[in-house]
Amino acid sequence: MSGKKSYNVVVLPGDGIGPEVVEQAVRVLELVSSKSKDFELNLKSYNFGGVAIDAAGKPLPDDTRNACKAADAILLGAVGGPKWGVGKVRPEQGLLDIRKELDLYANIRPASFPSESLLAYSPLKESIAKGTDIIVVRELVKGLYYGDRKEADLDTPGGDGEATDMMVYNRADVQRITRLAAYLALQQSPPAKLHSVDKANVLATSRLWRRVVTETVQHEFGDKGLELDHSLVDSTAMLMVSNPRKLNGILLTENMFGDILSDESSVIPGSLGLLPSASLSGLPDGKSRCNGLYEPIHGSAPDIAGQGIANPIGTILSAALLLRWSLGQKEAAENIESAVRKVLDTEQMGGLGLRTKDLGGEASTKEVGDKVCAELEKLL
Ligand SMILES: NC(=O)c1ccc[n+]([C@@H]2O[C@H](COP(=O)([O-])OP(=O)(O)OC[C@H]3O[C@@H](n4cnc5c(N)ncnc54)[C@H](O)[C@@H]3O)[C@@H](O)[C@H]2O)c1
Ligand SMILES: CC(C)[C@H](C(=O)O)[C@@H](O)C(=O)O
Ligand SMILES: [Mg+2]
Repeated sequence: MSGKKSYNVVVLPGDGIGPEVVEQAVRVLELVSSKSKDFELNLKSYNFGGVAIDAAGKPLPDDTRNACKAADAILLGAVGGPKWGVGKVRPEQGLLDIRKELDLYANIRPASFPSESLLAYSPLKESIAKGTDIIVVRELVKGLYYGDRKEADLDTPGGDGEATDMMVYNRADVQRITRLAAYLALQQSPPAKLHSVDKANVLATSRLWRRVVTETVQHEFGDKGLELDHSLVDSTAMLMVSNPRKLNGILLTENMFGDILSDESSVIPGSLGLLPSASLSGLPDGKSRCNGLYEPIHGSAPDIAGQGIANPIGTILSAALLLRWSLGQKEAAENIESAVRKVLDTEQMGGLGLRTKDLGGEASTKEVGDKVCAELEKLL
């Protein structure tokens, strides 16, 4: 017996650039595993998304589902693409199903600069982007994504062609995501500000959201010095790109608003390809088994798939979050983040300044993976 902890990590490369970026994150995880005295990772890939539709007729085949349920953590690339269109069997449905089945209610999407040297690549002026540090906490298993739905019948003559998507939230849904957001806010010193975002001037679900967030923070965290404010999603979207530092802290919101605002937040550090995410079923406090799914926030990027130019940093940073939050391996996570910073930093900052095309560079996906591994090796 080696005495090492052993973790099973399910890998779901998916479609488009998914396998390209996941390959680099897997190399990083394998390196960390081979060098660690404390733990080892057993990584195994499964079909998921469009490739699973092609192979098995459904986006979430049973063997994939079972492996995900038994895993210590899951690493995902991305699913979807024009090949599967918006037809009846869609790759994205597999993602919605696995989130629901594992009850991954908390989607955490940090939008900060992995390296200050990226400031020059932000489409925002440096004076506006500098110092942005927002963590989007998005409710992930309710809302419009999971309510009753009626597809429009546009082919029957005389029909009204009506479609419906129902948005449902209840008190418990809002309480648990608020607790997780508060937990993350309290991890920072001083505690991060909590910004709750809704559309309470129009939607009943948002009025419920606003009241339950307020009550949960007051009743359960009233003595912890947590600051909470509320804002409407439309003006928040404007603020995100005009004065994003005003949103520094934890941005707590429902499923659809969080999907949109997190993609918007990625323009601040400069590329959608940079941002990682974690989808968790409980607090990442080391006490509960945190069976999480980790993925970059971007999609399968059909426009650049197969060219070897996708930015793998969001997926590599997702692997770091996986180590930290699902496996409790903080040091390994920090080493990966340091290696990424070193690769992105410019020479003046003691780094390599290596970047893919989305960040104005010429490096390939594999070159970035090579350099992150080389820098990581020095730290292990
Ligand atoms: N979690 C997921 O699996 C996930 C997330 C979002 C979208 N999708 C799916 O992906 C497909 C394409 O969606 P889309 O085009 O709207 O969004 P997308 O995120 O795939 O791409 C948007 C733009 O960002 C660029 N981009 C994305 N990731 C990049 C990276 N790592 N490096 C460099 N550039 C990158 C793309 O080239 C594209 O120009 C759709 O089928 C969608 O449903 C899946
Ligand atoms: C592919 C899609 C279902 C997914 C979402 O909307 O949640 C994606 O956009 C994301 O952000 O992970
Ligand atoms: Mg999205």
